[in-house]
Amino acid sequence: MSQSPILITGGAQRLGRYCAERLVDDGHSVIISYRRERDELEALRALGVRTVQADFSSETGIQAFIAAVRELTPTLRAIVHNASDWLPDTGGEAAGSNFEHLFRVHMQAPYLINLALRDLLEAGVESQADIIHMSDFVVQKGSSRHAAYAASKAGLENLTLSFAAMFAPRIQVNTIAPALIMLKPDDDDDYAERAKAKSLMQSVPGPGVIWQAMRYLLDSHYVTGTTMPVDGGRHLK
Ligand SMILES: NC(=O)C1=CN([C@@H]2O[C@H](COP(=O)(O)OP(=O)(O)OC[C@H]3O[C@@H](n4cnc5c(N)ncnc54)[C@H](OP(=O)(O)O)[C@@H]3O)[C@@H](O)[C@H]2O)C=CC1
Ligand SMILES: Nc1nc2c(c(=O)[nH]1)N=C([C@H](O)[C@@H](O)CO)CN2
Repeated sequence: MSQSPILITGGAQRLGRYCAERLVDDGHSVIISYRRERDELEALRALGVRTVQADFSSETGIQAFIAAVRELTPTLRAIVHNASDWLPDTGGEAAGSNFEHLFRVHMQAPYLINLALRDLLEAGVESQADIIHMSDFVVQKGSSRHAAYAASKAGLENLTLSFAAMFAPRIQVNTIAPALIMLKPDDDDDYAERAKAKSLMQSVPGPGVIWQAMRYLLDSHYVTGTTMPVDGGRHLK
């Protein structure tokens, strides 16, 4: 009996890619979404990962992605809403479009995809299905430079509560809320040191800690409607 695939949005790089590769290692069939075509995608395709181009910055793009997934598979084991734009606040005329963009990527896309693909999750060959929302520790404290980003992630965390109640017991719905997991290539040493100092553990752990949390949620059968912090004790600093 072949397994139902696991869908990770924004799986072409960094945390999403790392978890997609670990899922393949564990024998899962994996589908990822990507926004920009690039050479690195070929390595994932060589592993058997199916790739779907998607831009969630418009409802049209979200609906096109939903249609493409439905063309690809009749069932799903899980959906991981990982796609995200870490955009800082912008002033002036762009403030509104920036907010709308983040709302679409972090809230409207997960909302519409969950509603539209619920039947694929319920038709899965496994006894349980999962939805995982990738949020951010910053939901707990807000952000003076990423206020729109933080608010959109807060909305995503609230969707976890609603969908957990709507989709139980067939589908578990949970949030993983990371703090600094990976730096960006252009982050300098000074930024890295200041960022590390913000948590009790004072480290930049890398994507393995997110994979551990994801594996736990996929293997659990009695965890839903929760937010799992993976933040190095950032909330106590
Ligand atoms: N990295 C970290 O330290 C932290 C990460 N997180 C959260 O964890 C998750 C993974 O983080 P990370 O790996 O750094 O994420 P990235 O910043 O690497 O983004 C992941 C993917 O999202 C895709 N994406 C961005 N905008 C859109 C869009 N409009 N439509 C479709 N796809 C889009 C990008 O696709 P493409 O590259 O093809 O354009 C990208 O590959 C995110 O949800 C993030 O908010 C939270 C706290 C800390
Ligand atoms: N989509 C993304 N979201 C976030 C990223 C990222 O690279 N992509 N990075 C962070 C930072 O690591 C932040 O946690 C440092 O304090 C937050 N969100």
